[in-house]
Amino acid sequence: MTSPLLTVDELVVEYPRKGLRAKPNRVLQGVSIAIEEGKTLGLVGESGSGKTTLGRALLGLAPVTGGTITFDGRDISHPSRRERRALSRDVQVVFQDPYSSLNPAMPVGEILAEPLVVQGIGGSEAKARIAELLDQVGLPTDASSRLPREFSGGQRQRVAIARALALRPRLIVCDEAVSALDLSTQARVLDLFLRIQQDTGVAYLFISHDLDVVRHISHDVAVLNHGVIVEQGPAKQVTEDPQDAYTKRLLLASPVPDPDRQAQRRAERKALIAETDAARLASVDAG
Ligand SMILES: Nc1ncnc2c1ncn2[C@@H]1O[C@H](COP(=O)(O)OP(=O)(O)OP(=O)(O)O)[C@@H](O)[C@H]1O
Repeated sequence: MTSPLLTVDELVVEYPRKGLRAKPNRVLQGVSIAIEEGKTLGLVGESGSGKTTLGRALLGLAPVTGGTITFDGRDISHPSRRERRALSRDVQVVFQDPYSSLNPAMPVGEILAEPLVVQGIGGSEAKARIAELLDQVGLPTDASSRLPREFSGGQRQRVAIARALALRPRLIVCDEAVSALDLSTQARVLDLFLRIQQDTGVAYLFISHDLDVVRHISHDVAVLNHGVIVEQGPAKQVTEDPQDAYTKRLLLASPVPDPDRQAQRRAERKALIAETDAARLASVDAG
């Protein structure tokens, strides 16, 4: 059996508190998860449970005080500057808010060129890669010369996804990546994430408070409560037959707790996607 792409073993993260004698704020307390190449682990939990902190730890951006993070056989728990640079190729992030995560003064082409330039890719190679990225996320080539504000929320999130894909990462941390979008846009962006995974074999840590969204996109689901994983397993099992009391509560608090209603909502999502695809094809035919 091959080892997972990412293994987090008994991870402890503590934020220091002000004052000499103050005990640090232990936000993750012995978290263990694994993500296989090309698979998605959904991470759910209430606000403040430590989801974003876990995502940041994978990027080398959280104060790790115990346990290990292994990526592709390398220990990245305490990355040096050089290791962090290498990591920034392999592990990328897409945030919730495409409005604030994209530089409003930069045309999309420059936003996409930035990670390429940092890794020494420029000129015609960068240009070709940018065109390929825009196509991959379903944006027109002329998007390059336009500013983020000229796009809708869903399109801006496509720009953020294209930027994350620029260096062909092997893992993307998606931190509430569809939460700011309305339901129909959410469905299309989720569909895009799934398609990209099929095409590129990228793995996702998909952080969301919405169990319905997580179930739709994840192979496995882990449930975080106050910095502790209380349950993890196949997405279907965790979301349909949870064993832990906290997961059961989360499911009840979820906006669509009823499995039949969830199936209906999934069907609604699918119909919306089909409708949009048909409309797109029709507009191409007409043009
Ligand atoms: N940079 C930081 N410095 C100090 N404490 C922090 C920092 N970032 C997060 N925390 C604390 O860590 C805890 C977990 O926060 P985190 O953002 O990881 O949770 P979350 O599950 O992602 O919540 P949300 O869904 O609201 O974003 C919170 O108590 C928060 O105050």
